[in-house]
Amino acid sequence: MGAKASSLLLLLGLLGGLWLGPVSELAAMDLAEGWEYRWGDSPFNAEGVPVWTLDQSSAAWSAIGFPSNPPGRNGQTNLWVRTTLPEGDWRDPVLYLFSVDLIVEIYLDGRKLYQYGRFDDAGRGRFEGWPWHMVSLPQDSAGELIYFRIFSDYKDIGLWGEVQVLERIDLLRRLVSGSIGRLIASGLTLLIGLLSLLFALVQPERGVFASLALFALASGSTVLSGAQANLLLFDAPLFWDYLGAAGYFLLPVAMAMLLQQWLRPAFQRLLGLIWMLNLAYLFAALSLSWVGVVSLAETYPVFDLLFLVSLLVMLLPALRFFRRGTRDQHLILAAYALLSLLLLLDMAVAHNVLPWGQVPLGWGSLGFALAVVVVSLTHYARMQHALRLLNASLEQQVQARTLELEQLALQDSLTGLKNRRFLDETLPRELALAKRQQSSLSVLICDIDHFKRFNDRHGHAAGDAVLQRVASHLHRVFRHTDLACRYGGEEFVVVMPGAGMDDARRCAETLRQLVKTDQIDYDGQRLEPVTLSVGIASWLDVERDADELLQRADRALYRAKANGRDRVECSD
Ligand SMILES: Nc1nc2c(ncn2[C@@H]2O[C@H](COP(=O)(O)OP(=O)(O)OP(=O)(O)O)[C@@H](O)[C@H]2O)c(=O)[nH]1
Repeated sequence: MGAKASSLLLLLGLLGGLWLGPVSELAAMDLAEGWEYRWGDSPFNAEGVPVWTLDQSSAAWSAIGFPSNPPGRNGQTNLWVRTTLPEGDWRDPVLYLFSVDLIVEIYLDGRKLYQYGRFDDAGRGRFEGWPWHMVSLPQDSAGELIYFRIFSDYKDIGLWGEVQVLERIDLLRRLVSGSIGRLIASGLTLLIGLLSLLFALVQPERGVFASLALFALASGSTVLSGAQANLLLFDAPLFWDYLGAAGYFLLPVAMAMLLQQWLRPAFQRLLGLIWMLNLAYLFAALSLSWVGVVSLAETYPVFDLLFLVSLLVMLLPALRFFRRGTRDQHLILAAYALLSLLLLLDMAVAHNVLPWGQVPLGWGSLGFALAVVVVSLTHYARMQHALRLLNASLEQQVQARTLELEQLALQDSLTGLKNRRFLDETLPRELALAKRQQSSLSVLICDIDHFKRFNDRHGHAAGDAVLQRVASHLHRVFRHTDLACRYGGEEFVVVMPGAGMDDARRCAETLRQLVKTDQIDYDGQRLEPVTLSVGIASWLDVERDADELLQRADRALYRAKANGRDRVECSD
């Protein structure tokens, strides 16, 4: 089985044991007191044993409570510290360190027990990350002096946090249970990050979701890199440290971008400046530390200063905006303020302004990410709803407009009668109906006589008035079920479904009389009366199609014209 698989199994087993099994009394001995320190590095004898570990006397050593940053450093990078291992009834004792700055060798009884990082011949070394350490102790080591050879070119040197002796299984349980919160918080935050990334790719509010994805992935990585159990999953401290640094340095970038999206259009330039500055710092810090110009540890204090300033600068406009914002923006800003507070507390702990303790940063980040998710999703849902409504009303408008256009396309604009296109579509249908029902159908073509002359005398506009007048007579004489159309120019066609030749002739005569006797005034003067010639054809069940029927009516009209106009002629 591979190392990764076995450590995963171990983690799962521990998780199971943690949830299912009874939690034992954790008998841990704190080594928080009674240390000695000595600046510089020990010479080594011919066997490679550090000489300082062979001399038990305290002559060259100074007493100190706990060896974090012992006094009198004067720029030195090498430090030795030692203490006596406590008495106890151990089965499988380990020494737990969290944490040491920055590389260390541990000696017991003149023998090297543990090494983290690599010392060169000059006693110096390269940054290797700052993980927790689990050092196996021999069972009979109680009461012996244990020595720590430490190198650090960071501003802090010595041991930090906790140094304890305890049973291995208790330590593993504690590491896992201590990480559960962070593992869950970071898992959820990373999940939010991935989902946001997906949303950023597929839906329109790209900016909000992309910056939320950045924030959630950054804070999720930071929190995960701080979960002590991560080394059980993947034993690569430097990887976790760089991931943690990248995530941490990205936080102000993502926060400024998110606020930029949410406070739009206010404070855009200021927030843009903040994220660009922080992003530039991230690239500079990580690449310089990667090539070894500075240590990763050294990049933190400068960043913390930048972060502090960024947080305060971002907090001020955010608070000023609070009064004017919407409910959604209030929620985001409240979550943002809470997260900022936690970040400030965390910074204060890291810089010894506050006593050592775990700040629930993970939950703060998760809360912030959740607030943004909730607001973004409700915003998205509201937008979708509004879009659906808009869509529906647009569809309605388009339908109504289409109908209008269709009607317009079938209508003559001057007279309001149906046009020739309408007749072309309708007449064949009416004919088919008449055929099926064996009913009559007549077609009339009415043409105004000498209309050219009329136009020439009275003008085109007066001609239009006459056309409109004839149209109104058509309305009056024929039924609603008859189809009166302007066929073109001064020609009208009426289709009379159910009407035989006699009916049609009677209507045509009525119309002819009406038009002839009509008195039309136009532009303050009485116009000369116009007359109509009408040709009629009735369906005889011998025509092949509508055209043939129309042609017969047209021939009848021609006869009416030829016979002196102002008359009705019927087809044979
Ligand atoms: N004012 C007006 N005149 C139109 C319109 N459409 C066609 N006309 C005119 O109608 C006249 C039709 O002339 P012709 O086809 O020679 O027929 P006509 O003068 O009526 O002679 P007959 O039909 O033989 O009695 C033309 O002068 C067209 O310009 C219109 O919309 N308004």
